[in-house]
Amino acid sequence: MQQQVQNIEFNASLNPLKQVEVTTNVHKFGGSSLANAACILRVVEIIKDNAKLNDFIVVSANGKTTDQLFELLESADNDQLFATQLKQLKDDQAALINELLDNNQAAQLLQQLTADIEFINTESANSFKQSRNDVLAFGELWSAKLLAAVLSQNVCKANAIDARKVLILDSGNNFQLNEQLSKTNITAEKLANQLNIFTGFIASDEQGNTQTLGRNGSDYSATIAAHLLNAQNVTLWTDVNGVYSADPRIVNTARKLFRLENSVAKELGRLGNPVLHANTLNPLTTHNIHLNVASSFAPQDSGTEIGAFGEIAKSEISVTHNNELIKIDSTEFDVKTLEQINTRFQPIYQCQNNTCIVISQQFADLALHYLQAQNITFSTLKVSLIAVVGYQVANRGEIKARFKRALKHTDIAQFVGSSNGHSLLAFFEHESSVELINKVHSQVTKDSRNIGLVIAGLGNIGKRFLEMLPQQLNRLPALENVHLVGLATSKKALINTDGIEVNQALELFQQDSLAYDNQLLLEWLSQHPYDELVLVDITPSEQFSNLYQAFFEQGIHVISANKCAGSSSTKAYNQLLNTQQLTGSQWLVNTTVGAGLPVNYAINDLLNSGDEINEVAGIFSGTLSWLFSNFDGSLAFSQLLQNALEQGFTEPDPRDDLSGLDVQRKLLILARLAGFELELTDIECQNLVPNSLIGLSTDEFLAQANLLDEYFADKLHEAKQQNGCLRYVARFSKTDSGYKAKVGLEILANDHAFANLTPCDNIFLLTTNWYQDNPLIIQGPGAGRDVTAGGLHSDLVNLCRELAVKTKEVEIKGIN
Ligand SMILES: NC(=O)C1=CN([C@@H]2O[C@H](COP(=O)(O)OP(=O)(O)OC[C@H]3O[C@@H](n4cnc5c(N)ncnc54)[C@H](O)[C@@H]3O)[C@@H](O)[C@H]2O)C=CC1
Ligand SMILES: N[C@@H](CC=O)C(=O)O
Repeated sequence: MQQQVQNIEFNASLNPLKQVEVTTNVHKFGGSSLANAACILRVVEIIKDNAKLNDFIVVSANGKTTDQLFELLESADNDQLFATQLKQLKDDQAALINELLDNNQAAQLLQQLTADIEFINTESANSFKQSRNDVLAFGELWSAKLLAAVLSQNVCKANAIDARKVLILDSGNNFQLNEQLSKTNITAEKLANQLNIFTGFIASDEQGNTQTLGRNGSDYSATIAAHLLNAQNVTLWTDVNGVYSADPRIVNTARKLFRLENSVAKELGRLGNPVLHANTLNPLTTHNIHLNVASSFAPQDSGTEIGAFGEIAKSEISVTHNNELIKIDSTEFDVKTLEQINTRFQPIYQCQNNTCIVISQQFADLALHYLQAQNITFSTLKVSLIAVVGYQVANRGEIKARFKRALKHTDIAQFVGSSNGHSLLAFFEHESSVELINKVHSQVTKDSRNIGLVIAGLGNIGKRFLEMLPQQLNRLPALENVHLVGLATSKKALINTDGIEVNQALELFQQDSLAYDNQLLLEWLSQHPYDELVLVDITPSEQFSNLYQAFFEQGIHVISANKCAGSSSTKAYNQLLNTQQLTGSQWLVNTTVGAGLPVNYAINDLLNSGDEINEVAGIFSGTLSWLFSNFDGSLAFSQLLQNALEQGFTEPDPRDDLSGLDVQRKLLILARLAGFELELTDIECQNLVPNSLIGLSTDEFLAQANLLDEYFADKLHEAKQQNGCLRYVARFSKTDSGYKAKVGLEILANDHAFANLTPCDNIFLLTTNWYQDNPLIIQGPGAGRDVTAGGLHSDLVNLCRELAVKTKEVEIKGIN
């Protein structure tokens, strides 16, 4: 039975909350993606996973077939060489067919192959005078027929289309596409309810002669097809997983550019970028078609998306180089000649006074021939180029200055801004060295990476964190590349890949947030377009903390105020640590204990210094500290509890404080940080919430909180009788057999170190090998909006500083 190609969109929209209805997508597979049987089967899987029946598949020739065909054209005069090469070509194609197709299907294709090879053989007698392009066309024709047959055999019906029946070039008008005719043809040739496999690279003129679209012309075929079909997405499946900020084979700190503005991508292509070719983007400018560059060797990786984006994507800078250029100088260029040069040879640069042009060496022969035919006197010089490319970069003074600084000790033949403003060009009369390209890349991009920030939880602490964010972003260089891209509460989320204006974040959230579920959030996070993504969890939710495993698996960094993951079961906690270490995700938890107090940092520092923690004790709850410091009998306990809630010290449900759970969690987090392995239940805990108040909702509990008053009045009386005071104390100590851990209410002498705290203060007493007789004490406010939100900001700055020095070497898969 035939399988159906699934109806899944690739990268349909980066904002999962605003799904776009997609009609037709075009997928183009390059030669390296179709190089052998294994590659072709991988392509079949990609099609199954990413395409729908209505989509259009464009193919290049398999592997190096086009090179083989070019070699045959060259060796027509050398019989022996020609015969060997032709045999090799036939054998290679036949091997692919036999490997991939069952006997019946294979027989048909082999028969056609034999006829085609015979045609090439016959034409060689005339040195291919009339049939050069017909011969070159076989690469794509064989490739399309083979893929269609493999798909028909394994997935669904597929139809190979010879693009020469579709794309008609106007020979009287510089071989421009006859759009109307081509549109009619594509509609006629495209079969419904099957996959259409279209040959790249080839077209024909109105007389039916085969024409080619130039080397790498298949990308161009794909975007022309997308234009004719009104498609919404074109994916160029190739051997690299995107466009990089420099050639990753030369600059190993090059970053993948997740999103590229159309005009910038076009400029990169114009300057000779190895992934984007000069003409590829031309057909896309009139329609709003998104172009994706993705790797068929790592289809799960997100590639580069090319389209219209906001300021963050527009600020991307890249460096491209080209050592294969030729400069042609002449004082005899006239308007007509320059016009011809522009349409035929895609000059990279033309002097303002029209006395020189720079073109790619691939056009040199043709161009020089043309100029000679026009009787123009000229001189030529080999030159190289390093270009800094970015949206209106020629008008960005600081980038220009950095570029010039990087070139300080180099002889520059010419330094100009391109006429469209999207590149700064430095030409040299020598090859650009690897060192120089690296230097320019590092100085111009500052090796900085974009960091996306998502905040989950917009309550008491989350709102304060958000309020402080604009000033922090303005003030701190470490946060220069941080962009707020997501906000979420338990019910709604606002995700904007182009960035959420921080000064209006809450208003925008109220206006534009939509209902979401965790699945949607994870899907978006799996394809976010940032170099690093930081999620700040300011929720109290255990369910949300269960997503950390997935976050870490995706390399996302987490800053937690939420204590649930840090105090989860040993198994779950260790699994998180393992995954986090494996993927390089960072997990910062400073505010989970003591709010902004640096207790976690202190324990880490002690351990790093070779110390050992023997005992941790103290008052770990701001709420309980405040309540028991203020509870002198003049106000009922329940009244004080209400006040603590209003001041933002308590947990969203104050029973988490009164039950001891919050302190128990904090003690567990510290003990684990100190290197001990224990479970929450290993910590003895005194619950101060009576049974009658346990099963109620938070509101019901608060309404009946006066039921607490008698118990606490009695406790206070008991303490006073002993000349002491009430304090809720956490104690952990190492013993010979392991450890002892408990949290509970104690009556302490009035002069005890834990008795004389400012209400709401926490105190942490760390007894260690180095701090034995005189324990290390950290004391100060341990709860509240400002200190907690401030502590989260401190974690964010520390994390960004760490990410700034993280060097991420590019992993190149399948590049040839
Ligand atoms: N109050 C304090 O001084 C300190 C609080 N914390 C921790 O900060 C966290 C937040 O506390 P508050 O702001 O007081 O809480 P809150 O109740 O005022 O706000 C919680 C926010 O989290 C959101 N939320 C809840 N479940 C969610 C889910 N599953 N997915 C996404 N969002 C969800 C809610 O919609 C709300 O916006 C808690 O984990 C608390 O333990 C940590 C240190 C100190
Ligand atoms: N409710 C907690 C808040 C900080 O973790 C406390 O009172 O300490």
